[in-house]
Amino acid sequence: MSTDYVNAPVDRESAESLATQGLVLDVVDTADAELFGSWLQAESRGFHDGPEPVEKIAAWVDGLAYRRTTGVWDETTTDAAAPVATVSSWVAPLTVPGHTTVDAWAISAVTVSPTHRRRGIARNLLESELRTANSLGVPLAMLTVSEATIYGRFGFAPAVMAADWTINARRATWSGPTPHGRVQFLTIAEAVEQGPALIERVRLASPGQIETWPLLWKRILGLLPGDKDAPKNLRVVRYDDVAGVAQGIAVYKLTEHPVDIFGYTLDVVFQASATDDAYAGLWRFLLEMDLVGEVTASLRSVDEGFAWQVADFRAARKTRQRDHLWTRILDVKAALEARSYSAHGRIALQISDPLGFAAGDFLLEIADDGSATVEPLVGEIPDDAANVALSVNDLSALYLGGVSAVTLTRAGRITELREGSASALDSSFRSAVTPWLSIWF
Ligand SMILES: CC(=O)SCCNC(=O)CCNC(=O)[C@H](O)C(C)(C)COP(=O)(O)OP(=O)(O)OC[C@H]1O[C@@H](n2cnc3c(N)ncnc32)[C@H](O)[C@@H]1OP(=O)(O)O
Repeated sequence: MSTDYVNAPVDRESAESLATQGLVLDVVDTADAELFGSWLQAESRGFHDGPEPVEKIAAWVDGLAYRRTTGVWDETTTDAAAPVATVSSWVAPLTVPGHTTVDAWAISAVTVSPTHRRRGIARNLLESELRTANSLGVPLAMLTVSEATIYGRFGFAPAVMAADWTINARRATWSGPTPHGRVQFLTIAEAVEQGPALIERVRLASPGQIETWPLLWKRILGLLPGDKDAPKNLRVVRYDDVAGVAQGIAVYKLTEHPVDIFGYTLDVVFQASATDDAYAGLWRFLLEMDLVGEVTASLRSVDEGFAWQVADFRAARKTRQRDHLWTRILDVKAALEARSYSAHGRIALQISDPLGFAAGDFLLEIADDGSATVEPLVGEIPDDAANVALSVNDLSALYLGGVSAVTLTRAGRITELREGSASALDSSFRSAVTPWLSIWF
């Protein structure tokens, strides 16, 4: 796979299609701070933010320059230097079942100026991203989305869900295991230094996590200049095991209750742990904080252990659950062979894909050790193989092991061509650890 994704040529098909509207598709040289800054302002306006202060743009220029930064320009507008549409992309390792990763094409910053919407610009951008990723040999694409109605038409489907939790701290008496290590405060400067390595270690524990980038950690810590969300009262703690090895980190902030003066709300901004002991140590610390009435945590797993570690099961409530990471398989063989499976067997897949990348008939053969090989299916389907017909969207939804094939079959999305095939898919595809992605990108 080529790693030079930044300098890959502009997709000719989309460039020609946009040119028929007098629009220019091009990749920004991110070393040109003025040009890149203008692109960043356009992106911000596309999300109804901005104009951004110069110091913040400077931080973004510095921290995001490694990405492939694409824009669409309309030379007839009053500010012809500002793009009327934006998208950025980069190759990031995505954790898949088996504590390993696959390179995925991360797509972000998809915006089209309100003055240019509904003319097919986003379609051209998305299709150009998929063709570029495919031409570079990246087996799948992924994104986190603003709306759930946009990306299905391009073959994406939700593969990782996220939950927001609210825990009534006064009812949530800790009933989980007693942690063996200890919690200690970090200064923000120590957190800046130590956080990335810890997060990097934890990344392989849950399918759905991706490699983070330094600017993101600074944003979590409220350190970006001009950041309107720069949190007050931010605290960072680290959990060390009995041997003194750092095994987890939590970032939280406290907000005073407007009426109940000693009834703070504790908002868990970020929490990651490398071991179950560290998880228990940090959540016990957070849930048992004095003067706190309520603990909130967003962008968490839908299957949090702390729900089972409090004496009152109704003390921890999911206040929201929604789609979070959407994936889109481009290369069936490379993507399916990159993960491991929980049951051996053979599965014949008849995949439909209107954009063509993943369409075809394939035979997935899973060995006893959970590794798999995938080949185009030629000839008869083996007698012992499960057999399903499904869209690339549904295969992508199943890919990380967090979505049930039986549910998708009962919902009329997957067709069993042999009875019992959906259960066979679930036996092999379902992940023992519920997929989770702790960040937006
Ligand atoms: C990964 C991310 O970055 S997620 C962030 C997405 N961006 C935003 O939410 C910012 C605000 N929105 C926008 O900038 C734009 O409205 C966009 C990017 C969502 C769409 O851009 P447009 O150029 O107007 O879309 P385009 O005209 O190419 O439409 C493509 C298709 O998507 C559909 N579509 C476009 N926007 C939406 C929407 N908001 N909801 C549902 N469908 C949509 C169109 O109907 C069209 O469907 P079709 O081709 O099947 O007929």
